[in-house]
Amino acid sequence: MAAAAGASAINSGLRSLLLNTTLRPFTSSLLRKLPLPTHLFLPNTPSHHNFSHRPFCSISPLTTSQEDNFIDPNSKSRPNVLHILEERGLLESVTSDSLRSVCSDPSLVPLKVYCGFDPTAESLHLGNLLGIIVLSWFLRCGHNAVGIIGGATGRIGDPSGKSLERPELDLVTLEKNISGIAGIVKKILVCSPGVCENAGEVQILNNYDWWKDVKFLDFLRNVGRYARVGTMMSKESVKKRLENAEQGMSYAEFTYQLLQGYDFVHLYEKEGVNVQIGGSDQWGNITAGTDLIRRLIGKSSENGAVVGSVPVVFGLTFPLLLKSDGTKFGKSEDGAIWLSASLLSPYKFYQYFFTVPDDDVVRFLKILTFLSIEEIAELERDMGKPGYVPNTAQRRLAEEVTRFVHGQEGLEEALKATEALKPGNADTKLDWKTIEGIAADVPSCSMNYDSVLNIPILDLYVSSGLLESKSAARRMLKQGGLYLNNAKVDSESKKIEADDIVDDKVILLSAGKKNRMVVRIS
Ligand SMILES: Nc1ncnc2c1ncn2[C@@H]1O[C@H](COP(=O)(O)OP(=O)(O)OP(=O)(O)O)[C@@H](O)[C@H]1O
Ligand SMILES: N[C@@H](Cc1ccc(O)cc1)C(=O)O
Repeated sequence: MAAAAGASAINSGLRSLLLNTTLRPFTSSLLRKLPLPTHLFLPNTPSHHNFSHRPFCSISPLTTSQEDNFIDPNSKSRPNVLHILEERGLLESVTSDSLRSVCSDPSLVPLKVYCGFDPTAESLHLGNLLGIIVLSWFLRCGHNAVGIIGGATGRIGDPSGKSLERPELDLVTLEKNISGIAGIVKKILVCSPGVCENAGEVQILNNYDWWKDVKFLDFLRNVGRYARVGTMMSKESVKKRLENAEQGMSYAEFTYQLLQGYDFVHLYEKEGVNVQIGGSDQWGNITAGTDLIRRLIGKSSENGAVVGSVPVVFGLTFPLLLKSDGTKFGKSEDGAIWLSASLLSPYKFYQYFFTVPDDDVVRFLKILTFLSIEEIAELERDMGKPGYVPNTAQRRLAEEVTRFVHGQEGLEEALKATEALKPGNADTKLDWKTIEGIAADVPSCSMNYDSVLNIPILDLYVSSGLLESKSAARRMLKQGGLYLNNAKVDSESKKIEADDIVDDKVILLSAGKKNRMVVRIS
C-alpha cells in the first residue's frame, strides 16, 4: 500500500514534468484500438496491441512487476549517466533535458534503454561499438539495456547517411548477419568485465519477431495514419536523398523511419523501454519513435483532446566516431575495424589501437574505454613528460578495448601473439592458435605434409613464396634475418622436422622483421 501511494506521488510528479512536453492530439476512433498505458516508468505494461512478439534471445529477462517496482527498492544514489557521457564526448543530443535529472533520480525505477543494429554485415565494426559502449554506461549506472537486431529493418535498409539505396540482402546472408551481430552484442554486453554488481540487465531481441505478422493495412491504419508526411519529409535522411533528383528515394526507404519509430512504440509498450540511443545520424529515426509514442499512446478523451499525460520517453544520440583525418569509422572504409574475431583477429584488433597516433589516443581513451577521467588525464600528463615510454597510453587503450570486445581470453591471445610474433623471441612458445590469429593479416599458403617434411629450410622459403630464390634466402640467413617459428635459423643445412610443424598444423616463416608467411600443413 505504502509503495502504491509513493508510486502515485511520483507518478503525478512525472506527469507535471511531462505536461511541459509538446503534445499532438489524435483521433478517437483509432484510440480505442490502441493501448492506453497509464504507466510512466512502469515496465511490462500489458498491451492490447495486434502485432505479435516473441523474444529472440533474452538474457536475464526483466521480470519487473508493476506498482511494486515504481519505486526503486534500493533507492541509493545513482551515478548520472548523462554527465558521464558528456564528459567523455559521448553525448550529442537528447530529446528532453529532463533526462538529465530522471537518469540519476534514485526514487525512480531504472531506465530501460535500447539501441538497434541492422544486420548489414556479418559483424559490427568499431563505429557501431559506440552504441554498445553507451548501453554499457547505462548498465554500469544501474539501468537496463536492450539490443535490437534489425531482422525486419535490415530487409529495407536505413537511408540515414547513405547517398544510395542499400543493395537488398538475400535471406541466407541476412540470417548469417543476424546471428553474427546478435552474438557480438550478447558477448560484449553480457560478459563485459568490470560491470558492477548493481548493473542492470540485458535483453537481445530481433525486430522481425514483431514485424513478421504485420499486415500492410494494419500498419497503415495503426501507425501510418499517425505519421505526418511533412515531418517525415523534413528528416535529414529524406532531404539529402531528394536533393539528388535523379536518385531520389524509394517508398520502402522513405518508410524506414516509421519501422524504427514503431519499434520504439512496441518496445515501450511490451518491454517498458523508455530511452532509445543511436549515432547522430539516427536522430530522425529516434524522434520518429518518440513522436509516434506520444501520438499513439498518449492519453486522450473521446474527442481527441489530450486529457492525461504523454508517456515519458527519451531519445539520445552520440557523435559519430571519426578518425583524426575526419573520416568516419565504418564498414565501407578500407580496412574496417571489425569486432568479430573471425574477420579481424584479436591480435590485429589490439595492434590497431596500439598504433593509433598520439593525437587520437586521449579522445579514444575517453570514448572507447571505461577508465576514469582522472586516470586518462594522468596518462595524458605522462605523455608530455621526459622519459615517457612511447605508446604507453596506446598500450592501455589497446588492452582496455580488446578486453571489452574480445574478453580476457581474447586480450591474452593478442598479447601472446604480440610477444610471440616479435621475430627472435623464441622464449614464448608459439602454438597453432597464435599463428592462426595472425594468418588473416599475413600471407599464407597450404602445403602437404610430405612435401614439407625433411626438405631443406632454404627450399621451404622459396617453395612457400616468401623469398624468390635460394640465394636470396642464403643471403638473408647470413645477415641473421631468417626465423622458423620465431627461432633464428643459423644453419643452411637445417631441414624441416616433424617438431617444426606447430601442433601438426602450421609453420611460421619470417624473413627480416616484417616479411612473414604462415604455411598451413594439410
Ligand atoms: N563511426 C561511427 N561512429 C558512431 N556510430 C556509428 C559509426 N558508424 C556507424 N555508426 C552507427 O552504427 C549504425 C549502423 O551503421 P550503418 O550500417 O548505417 O553504417 P556503417 O556500418 O557505418 O556502414 P557504411 O560503412 O556502409 O557507411 C548507425 O546507426 C550509426 O549511428
Ligand atoms: N537504423 C539503425 C538500426 C536500427 C534498427 C531498428 C531499430 O529499432 C533501431 C535501430 C541502423 O541503421 O543501424
